[in-house]
Amino acid sequence: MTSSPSLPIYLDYAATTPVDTRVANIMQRYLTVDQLFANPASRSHMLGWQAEQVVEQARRQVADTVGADPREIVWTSGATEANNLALIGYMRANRERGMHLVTSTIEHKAVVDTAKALEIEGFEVTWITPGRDGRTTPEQLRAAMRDDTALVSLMAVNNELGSINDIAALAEITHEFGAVFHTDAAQAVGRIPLDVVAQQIDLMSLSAHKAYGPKGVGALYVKRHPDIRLEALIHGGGHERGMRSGTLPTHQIAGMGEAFALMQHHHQEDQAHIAQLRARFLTGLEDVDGVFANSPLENAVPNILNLAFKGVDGESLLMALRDVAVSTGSACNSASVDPSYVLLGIGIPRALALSSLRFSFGRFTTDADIDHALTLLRHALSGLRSSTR
Ligand SMILES: Cc1ncc(COP(=O)(O)O)c(C=O)c1O
Repeated sequence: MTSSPSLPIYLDYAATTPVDTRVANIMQRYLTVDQLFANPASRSHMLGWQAEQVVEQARRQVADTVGADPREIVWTSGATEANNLALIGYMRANRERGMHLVTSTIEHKAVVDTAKALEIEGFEVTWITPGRDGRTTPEQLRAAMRDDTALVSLMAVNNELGSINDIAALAEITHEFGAVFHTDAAQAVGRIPLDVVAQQIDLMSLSAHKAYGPKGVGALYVKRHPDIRLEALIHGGGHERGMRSGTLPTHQIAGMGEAFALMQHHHQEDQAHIAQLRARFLTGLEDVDGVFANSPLENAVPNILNLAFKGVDGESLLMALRDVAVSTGSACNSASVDPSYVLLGIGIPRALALSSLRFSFGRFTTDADIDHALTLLRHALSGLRSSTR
C-alpha cells in the first residue's frame, strides 16, 4: 500500500528545489563557534586557510560539473547576479569591440531586464523571437549577428517551458562573428550535459538552488582567455580576482559544491525517474478535454511541463488547486493579470496563455504525488468547467 502524500504536493521544482539533506549536513559544518566559521579571506591564521580550502574544494566540484578549470569559477549570490555580471560586466569592459548584444525575448527576467538596462545605457540589443518549440535556431542567430556584436546571451534550458537550446551550435555561430557567448544555465545543471570546452561556452551563469543546493549562492563561469574581460559590478575587497568583492559565504559555497557533485552523480537516475513521472502525469490527463502542452515534449527537459487548460482561468485553477504547489508564469499587479511573456513570446494566444500552469517535478517527487495531484487537478477542472457552463 502506498501512503498518501503530504499536502500540499510540491510540483514547483523549477522555482526552487529543497536542499538535499546531504548538502544541508555539509553546510552545517561552517557556521557556529565550534566549527569552521572563519573568513576564507583571513590570511593571518589557520582557521582562515582551512575555510579557504573548503571554498576551493567547492570551486573544484562546480568546475568539474561543467568541465571548467576551477580558476574559471567566480562565486556570486545566484544566477541573477551572474547574468548581470556577464552582460553588464562584459559589455562595459569591451565597448571598443562593439556596442551590440543579441539575446532572446524568452530569457529569464534576469537577462531580459539586464539587456533593457544596457539599452538605456546606450548599447543596442537585437531580440530574437524563438519558435513555438522555445528554441532559437542557428539561422535566427546568424541573421541577428552584426560586425559590432560583442556578446550573445541565449539560455541553455528555458525555465517556463523546459526547451533546450543547441548551445554548441549557437556558440559556434557567435564565434564565427568574433563575439563572445554567454548562456544562462540555471535550469540546465544535472538536466542536460554541460561541457564548457566541447560546447565552446565563454560565460555561463549557475545557481545552487535549482540543483538541491541553498538559495543565495551561484557562480559565473568565466573562460580564461585574454579576450574575456569583465568590469566588476560590486567593488570592495577585491575578492574573486577583483570580479566580485564581498566575503565568501563558506557554508553556501560548500553547499553548492556538494549539490553540484550530487547532481552529476545522480544525473541519469534523476532524469529517468522524472521522465517516467512526466509520462505518468500526461497519461493521467489523456482523457481530459482541452489540455494542450505548451512545453515541447522533444528537445526539452522532462522536469518542466507547461500545460494550457482551454476555457479555464489559470489563476482560478491555481486557487482551486490549493493542495498542489504549482505556478503560472503570469505577472500580477493590482489591476490585472498579464500572461507569461514567455508563452506569448513563442506565439501562444493570450487566452490560452492565461489558462496555463507550469508543473515541475524533481528528485523527491513520487508516483503517489503525481496520482494525487492528478485527482485534485481533474476535480478542480471539472468544478471550474461546470461552473462556467
Ligand atoms: C533560467 C533562470 N535564470 C536565472 C534565474 C535566477 O536565479 P537565482 O535565483 O539564482 O538568482 C532562474 C531562477 O529563477 C532561472 O530559472
